[in-house]
Amino acid sequence: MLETILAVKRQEVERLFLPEEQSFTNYSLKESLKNSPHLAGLIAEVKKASPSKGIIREDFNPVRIGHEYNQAGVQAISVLTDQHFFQGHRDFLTDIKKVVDVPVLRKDFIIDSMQIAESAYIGADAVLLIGEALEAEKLHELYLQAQDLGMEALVEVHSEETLEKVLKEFTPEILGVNNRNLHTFETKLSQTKRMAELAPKESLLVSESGIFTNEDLREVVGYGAEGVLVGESLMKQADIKKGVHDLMTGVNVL
Ligand SMILES: O=C(O)c1ccccc1NCC(=O)[C@H](O)[C@H](O)COP(=O)(O)O
Repeated sequence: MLETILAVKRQEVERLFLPEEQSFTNYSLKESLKNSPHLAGLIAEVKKASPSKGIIREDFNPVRIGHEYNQAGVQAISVLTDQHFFQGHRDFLTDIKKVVDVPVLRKDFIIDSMQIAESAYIGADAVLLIGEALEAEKLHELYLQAQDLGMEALVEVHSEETLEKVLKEFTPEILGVNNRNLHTFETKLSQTKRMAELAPKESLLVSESGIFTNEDLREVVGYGAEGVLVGESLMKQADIKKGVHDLMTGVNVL
């Protein structure tokens, strides 16, 4: 699946144009996650659909969802901007950025420096760089470019092999473990445990995908995660604020 997504991205990059420049207030993803009042910092995702689940939320208003996440006290918001596979859009990110005061992560399949420049133009505070999608040298180059443009990067890996490849090149400030295998979609929280054992102590560890309950959250925190990235389970909630509260505290509110 990842190869199919990347093939479409290569075509999109050919047609990519930058939007008009606007100015935005920047927020640090790392600082926000570190300062969470909860067991872990929450990156809450705005995700309409996915290749593994199809449509996740029918009643999808990205700005309203972003605003509700912000009101619920999340530490950061991840916005899927890929149109073809996730029914996202780069305008969703810009529109959300204008109504929130937490860092906004651009969740997409970034393979080219033009997409990093685009991310800064649309108002991203941070970008996702996927270890399974990039050579280590290229990933590092895009990471440094993001920093030069005032953004941070969440460097995501799934396998030990990919983590080793990345660490030979550099140590990311924020390291994400995707519990989902992007080729098979198999999702196991224990992936965070395996990777945490190899992760450098200097990197802030974020566990991504397949986190549905407060029990799940406690499990990955037990493995060493300081942040969690959650999409589907929150997007399934009619009441976003209650969903965030239940996930983070394990206590139901009426
Ligand atoms: O979500 C997918 O099906 C997917 C398929 C192929 C590549 C990436 C995919 N997801 C991107 C993500 O990393 C997740 O949206 C994110 O970690 C949240 O996961 P979840 O909480 O399980 O929705």
